[in-house]
Amino acid sequence: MLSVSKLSAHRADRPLFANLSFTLDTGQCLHLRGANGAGKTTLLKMLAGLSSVQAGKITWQGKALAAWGDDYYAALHYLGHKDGLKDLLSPLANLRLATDLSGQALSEAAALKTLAQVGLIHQCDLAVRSLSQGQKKRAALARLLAISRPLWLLDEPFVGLDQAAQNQLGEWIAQHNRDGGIVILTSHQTLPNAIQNIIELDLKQVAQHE
Ligand SMILES: Nc1ncnc2c1ncn2[C@@H]1O[C@H](COP(=O)(O)OP(=O)(O)OP(=O)(O)O)[C@@H](O)[C@H]1O
Repeated sequence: MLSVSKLSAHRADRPLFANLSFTLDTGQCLHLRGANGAGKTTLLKMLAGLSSVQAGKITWQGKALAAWGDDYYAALHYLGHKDGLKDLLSPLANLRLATDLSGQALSEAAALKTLAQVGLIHQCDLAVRSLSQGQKKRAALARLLAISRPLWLLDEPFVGLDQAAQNQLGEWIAQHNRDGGIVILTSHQTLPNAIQNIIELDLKQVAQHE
């Protein structure tokens, strides 16, 4: 369970959101909405433990993030605007490196199977820098499938993906929810139909009401 209590954020002395509170249980998907600059990425980074909490509290499984320390990172996937891939390595090498570092090492055969799932079997040995934007996004998404972690924090995960890949990602998110995982994502678009149990949170409304 992820809980946010009275969370506030300012940037350059401008309030972004204030007194934000919500709790997410297993199997739920939170869709963060709001205009450009509303603070969606800021919030996602706080939830990922990548930005400090200015006011308020975030707890994971009943324990404050500060108390978790680095152990918290083993519970989550954070997919930000940068894809976190090494440009000179192939999707296959990137995936095997990520799985090795996570402690959930994959055989080459299993890694290739995952890359086939994300539609990159023919690009598995190319340097990431030579891939298209959508292919890079697919290479980054492969980590979600290969490394089992309960909390997915996804910043604009559908951007750059073609319609088929967006639908496929919707299925993966839905399956993750069915498996008891929690997903928090930002998106300016309507989410694929496959995703159930969606909670919408509009940061503009939070800012206006407080
Ligand atoms: N490191 C930073 N230093 C100063 N201001 C920042 C920093 N990062 C973000 N901001 C500001 O905080 C505000 C919120 O940014 P954020 O990226 O969280 O918005 P967002 O809701 O994700 O927007 P978008 O829909 O455009 O991705 C913006 O006005 C931005 O300029």
